[in-house]
Amino acid sequence: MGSTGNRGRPVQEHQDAVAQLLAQNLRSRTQERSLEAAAGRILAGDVRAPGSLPPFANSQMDGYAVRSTDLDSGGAAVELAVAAAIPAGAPAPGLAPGTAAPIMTGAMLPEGADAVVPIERAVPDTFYPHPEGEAVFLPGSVPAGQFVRSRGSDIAAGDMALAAGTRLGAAQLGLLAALGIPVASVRAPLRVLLLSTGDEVVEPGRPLAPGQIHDANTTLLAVSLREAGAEVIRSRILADSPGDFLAALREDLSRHPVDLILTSGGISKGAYEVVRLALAADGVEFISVAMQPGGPQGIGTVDGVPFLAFPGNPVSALVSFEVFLRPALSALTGLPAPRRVLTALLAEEALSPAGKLQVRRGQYDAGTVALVGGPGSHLIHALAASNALVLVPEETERLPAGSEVTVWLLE
Ligand SMILES: Nc1nc2c(c(=O)[nH]1)N[C@H]1C(S)=C(S)[C@@H](COP(=O)(O)OP(=O)(O)OC[C@H]3O[C@@H](n4cnc5c(N)ncnc54)[C@H](O)[C@@H]3O)O[C@H]1N2
Ligand code: MOO
Repeated sequence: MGSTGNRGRPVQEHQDAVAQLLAQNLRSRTQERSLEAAAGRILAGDVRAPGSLPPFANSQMDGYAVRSTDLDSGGAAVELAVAAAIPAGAPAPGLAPGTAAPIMTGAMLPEGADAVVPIERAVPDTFYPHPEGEAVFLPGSVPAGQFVRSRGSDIAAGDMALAAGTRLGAAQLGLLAALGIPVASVRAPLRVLLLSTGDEVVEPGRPLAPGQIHDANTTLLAVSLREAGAEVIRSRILADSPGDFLAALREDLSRHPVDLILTSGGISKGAYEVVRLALAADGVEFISVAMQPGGPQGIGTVDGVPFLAFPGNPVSALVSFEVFLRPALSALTGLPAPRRVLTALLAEEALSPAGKLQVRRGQYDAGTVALVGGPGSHLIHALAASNALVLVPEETERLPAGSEVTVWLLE
């Protein structure tokens, strides 16, 4: 699966490999969702307008529906006879020449009328008391079409309302509602089996024995996945026994159809690397990527299901997600929106290992980024205090304060 030099597989190469793995193995599934339940999802197919919007010519103002030619006096106010009023929601009878029909905003324009005069410009300038048949004086010379919202002026029947791939926010879902469409066909979220590994890893809330730590990665990755529109179908912590790991993985796969298996931990050079020991002979490749943190990576398929292994250090897991999985999901499913990438001035010097993309954590504010914490991949407190990833390029070993750096905003 590509070249892996001394310093590891180039970051871009592994990004491509992850994107390709998902693209090749994911059958796109769709779901029907009610409009409100479809918020934030990606539209699966084109939607054409089943009818026009507005569906009929209607008034943009409370006022009088008129025939513009009746007001063609060249300037002086014109007297018209008041016709029956037209409320919104009722069919409008035709407008006889020489008459003006009180019309409310959104009410159907009567046949024959081609303009609306707002009530403020009429004499008298109120509707009540002002019975049908009385005279109303309206300004001479009103352009045809004034304050008329013509049929189909927003969208005509048959035109493209929303294209496949559109992210459905309030406005897009409001449009479907306006078109009378009660459900949306959306792309099904990616289903993920999420496994944290390690004898030392204990669920938060449980007491720790000596040498144990609480599981940060399940929460960190589950939330990242959910924010990216994926669905964590099952997550659990598995101990450092390759046999038990494989049995548990296969049991989960048989019970829960998933599109991706994601593990953290157990893939580097130690004596008990459970994920590597369980799967290295099984079509999964364990490699080193030229990145720090997040160097150790696993990629392949297990029983035909795409498989990715991230390193166990929490910052390594998060950076792996941001650099490899999140962009692949964006490209493939339309969710999430890519991170905002900015150039910022580095507030202090940064040292970086030769030949590796170093991903530091920082606080970005108004064009400057200050590093938060050191490069250590266990520093989850510093990660939590950061709002940006700071990219120190592979070829750079030292960036002086004031250098321009690329940052990815995490918010
Ligand atoms: N001799 C070498 N040792 C290590 C290398 C190396 O190249 N040669 N690489 C280091 C790097 S870089 C990383 S990153 C880690 C990756 O290790 P693993 O993916 O095998 O992960 P573990 O050893 O299981 O754990 C690493 C670290 O993270 C803690 N951890 C694990 N899971 C969780 C969790 N769910 N929540 C919180 N913390 C977790 C674990 O206790 C370890 O401290 O390997 C280096 N070693
Ligand atoms: O690749 Mo590791 O993530 O540096 O700690």
